[in-house]
Amino acid sequence: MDIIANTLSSTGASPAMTHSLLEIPDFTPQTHAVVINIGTLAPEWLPCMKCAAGIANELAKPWVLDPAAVGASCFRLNACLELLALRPTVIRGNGSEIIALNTGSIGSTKGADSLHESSDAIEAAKSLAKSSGSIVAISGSIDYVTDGHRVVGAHNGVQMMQKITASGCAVSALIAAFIAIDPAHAFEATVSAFAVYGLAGEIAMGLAKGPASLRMHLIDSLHSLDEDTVINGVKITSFS
Ligand SMILES: Nc1ncnc2c1ncn2[C@@H]1O[C@H](COP(=O)(O)OP(=O)(O)O)[C@@H](O)[C@H]1O
Ligand SMILES: Cc1ncsc1CCOP(=O)(O)O
Ligand SMILES: [Mg+2]
Repeated sequence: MDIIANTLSSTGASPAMTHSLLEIPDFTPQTHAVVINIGTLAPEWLPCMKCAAGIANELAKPWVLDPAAVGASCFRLNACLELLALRPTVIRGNGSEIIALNTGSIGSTKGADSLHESSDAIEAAKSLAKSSGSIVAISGSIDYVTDGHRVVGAHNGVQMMQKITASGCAVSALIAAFIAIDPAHAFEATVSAFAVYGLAGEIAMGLAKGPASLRMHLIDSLHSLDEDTVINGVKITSFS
């Protein structure tokens, strides 16, 4: 929650974290986008998540599903399948998470970390996008975004970002913030969020001594990015 909220604040968005069923009906209408992240899922949280997704859908607000560690337990997998039925705008996971969600089976993961390269999950992502109607975003050395037909890659980022716990969760939230700015172009916003986040990571890596200082400099560099740096620094290619 810390890195997610600070990633959003430093970029200019305004985060609000909540998981109480008592307040989700009040909170959700105030948002421009919702992120549902199962990172620390407990049984009593699932109805809250479904409530938030349902309200977001009723109000035509975009929402992003982060299926953190979905391949690690049946509980997580079944929860994600219920959330998938509510049709997230975007699903963002690492390679193993996207493969687990597409096959509907657990086991092929290293807990919250990926056993797969992002490229290993492209076909699974296309299939998941077609079956769910969601945009599917795979993080990794290259971040891929697909709607089941188009595949676009963002090449920014540094390997050490994997060593910051919840850096993936943070980019899921950044995707939601970018979509909030331009909901009619959710696909492009997703690619842009990946590229901008990776670019901030590259700049931060120039100042960092390891994962802890990378985390700090990543938040600082998100805050100080300007338009010229972004336009000159993002590396985006189309694969189809
Ligand atoms: N090998 C890599 N090279 C460059 N960037 C990476 C690499 N692996 C992950 N990243 C970046 O780290 C962030 C978190 O991705 P990832 O580690 O795949 O997520 P998760 O934490 O959900 O497993 C993303 O922005 C991604 O682009
Ligand atoms: C450590 C941990 N345990 C369950 S979820 C999680 C963090 C997942 O965050 P990310 O996938 O962004 O590293
Ligand atoms: Mg991680």
